[in-house]
Amino acid sequence: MAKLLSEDEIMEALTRLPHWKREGDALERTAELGSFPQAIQVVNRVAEVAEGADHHPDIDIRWRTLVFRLSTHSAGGLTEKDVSLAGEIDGIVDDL
Ligand SMILES: C[C@H](O)[C@H](O)[C@H]1CNC2=NC(N)=NC(=O)C2=N1
Repeated sequence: MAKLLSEDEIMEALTRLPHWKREGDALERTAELGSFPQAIQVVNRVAEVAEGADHHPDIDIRWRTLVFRLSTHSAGGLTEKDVSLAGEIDGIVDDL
């Protein structure tokens, strides 16, 4: 099972992920895309990466605004898997 990150490790990771904030046991990012189809394209690309990593975000879709929440349910908090997927999501959002 993935190892929970320490408080220091979480703080350090957040300095490298300026779009993300901590919400309890999760990392959260809001992304506003240019249109609903673009938002769905982002969701589809994130779904592919998430399935490949076997690590799945919660995603809230409201028109062209997406809210991603990352947490490792099996570990009961944040792990390197969440930090890694956060970085991948940033890349996908930036790409569009
Ligand atoms: C069996 C499979 O590896 C697990 O159910 C995976 C699937 N995706 C997951 N995603 C997230 N975010 N947390 C998990 O603990 C998790 N577990």
